[in-house]
Amino acid sequence: MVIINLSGDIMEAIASAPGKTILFGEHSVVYKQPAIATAVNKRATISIKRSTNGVSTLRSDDLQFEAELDTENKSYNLIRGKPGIIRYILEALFSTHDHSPIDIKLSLNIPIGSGLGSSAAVTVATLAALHKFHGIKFNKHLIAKKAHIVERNVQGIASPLDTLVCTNGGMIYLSRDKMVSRFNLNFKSSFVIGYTSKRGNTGKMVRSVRALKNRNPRILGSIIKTMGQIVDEAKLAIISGNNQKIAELMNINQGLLDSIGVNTTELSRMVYSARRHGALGSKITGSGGGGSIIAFCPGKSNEVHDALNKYDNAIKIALSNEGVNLKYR
Ligand SMILES: Nc1ncnc2c1ncn2[C@@H]1O[C@H](COP(=O)(O)OP(=O)(O)OP(=O)(O)O)[C@@H](O)[C@H]1O
Ligand SMILES: C[C@@](O)(CCO)CC(=O)[O-]
Ligand SMILES: [Mg+2]
Repeated sequence: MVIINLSGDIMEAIASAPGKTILFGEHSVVYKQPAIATAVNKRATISIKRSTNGVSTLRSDDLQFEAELDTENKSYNLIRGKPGIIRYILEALFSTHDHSPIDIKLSLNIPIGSGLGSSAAVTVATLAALHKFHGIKFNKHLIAKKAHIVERNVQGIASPLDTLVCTNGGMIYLSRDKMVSRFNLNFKSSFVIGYTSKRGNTGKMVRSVRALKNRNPRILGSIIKTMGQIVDEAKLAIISGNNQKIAELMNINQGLLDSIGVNTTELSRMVYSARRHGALGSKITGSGGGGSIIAFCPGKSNEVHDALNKYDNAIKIALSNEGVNLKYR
């Protein structure tokens, strides 16, 4: 959405982008293996307005934070709340903004640090709103490319997976040579996300896997290659609608994620509780080390949701075909 004044200057630009969940391939995708991920019906919305007091500000009522921004030096003065996600917004501003004073408002209904791509969704929405604010033609390819660079600069290492899904929407297969193909299907909402109150931190988890791989290059190399083979098998199972095979591959993938050190007691508790209550398959989704699991539970979503909610948090998610767009969530 865009608001302009009588002389045609853009006074406010708004954009939103979906969160995501990874079905297969987290962490191995960082090492050029394929992955399958889908956008979900939770979104980040960014509004950018010209500032009236000469200072750039960022506010989020959902995250209860407020800060003054120095976009030229990528620095901020935190007035209240926790900073984390501010770094992605500052990095996006630095890549595109002319540093004129603006007021930015972030609305977020994606649980943050929960493996549901809050950082990628916020980055993509910020870039889309900035492009609109500066009269740059809406171009998903350019937004996804810049958003990946932002995540990589903030985290030190990142695959393009999260930002591609948040930009394009739908369920995608990212190939070894970074080509994106979309699954033309509509999974009924057979997925439940369980997330712990212990947040993950993608940058930290990706660096810990890299350190493990540097200490055990051959072993990690074969584990990562096997993760890639799981993704290719899962692509065939999804296309043929073979739920048993999809679930079996999720459970194998979970075992390998455990072997590379990104599992936790809380995530394990949710993985096995989901299976006990009817999930065919369940695994960590996203970076791990906290955050979320995804449970595939056709016909049993309510039972699994209620079981996970007993000790942790659970949300039933619907997969979403809607990517980044210039309107409210
Ligand atoms: N309450 C909060 N307020 C502001 N920033 C936060 C808050 N909680 C976490 N953060 C920051 O938000 C960012 C979350 O990004 P991160 O990539 O770690 O998680 P995610 O994108 O939700 O999950 P994933 O990348 O695994 O899909 C981190 O930089 C973290 O420090
Ligand atoms: C863990 C990881 O594979 C996914 C995080 O959502 C990191 C990345 O792909 O950048
Ligand atoms: Mg992230």
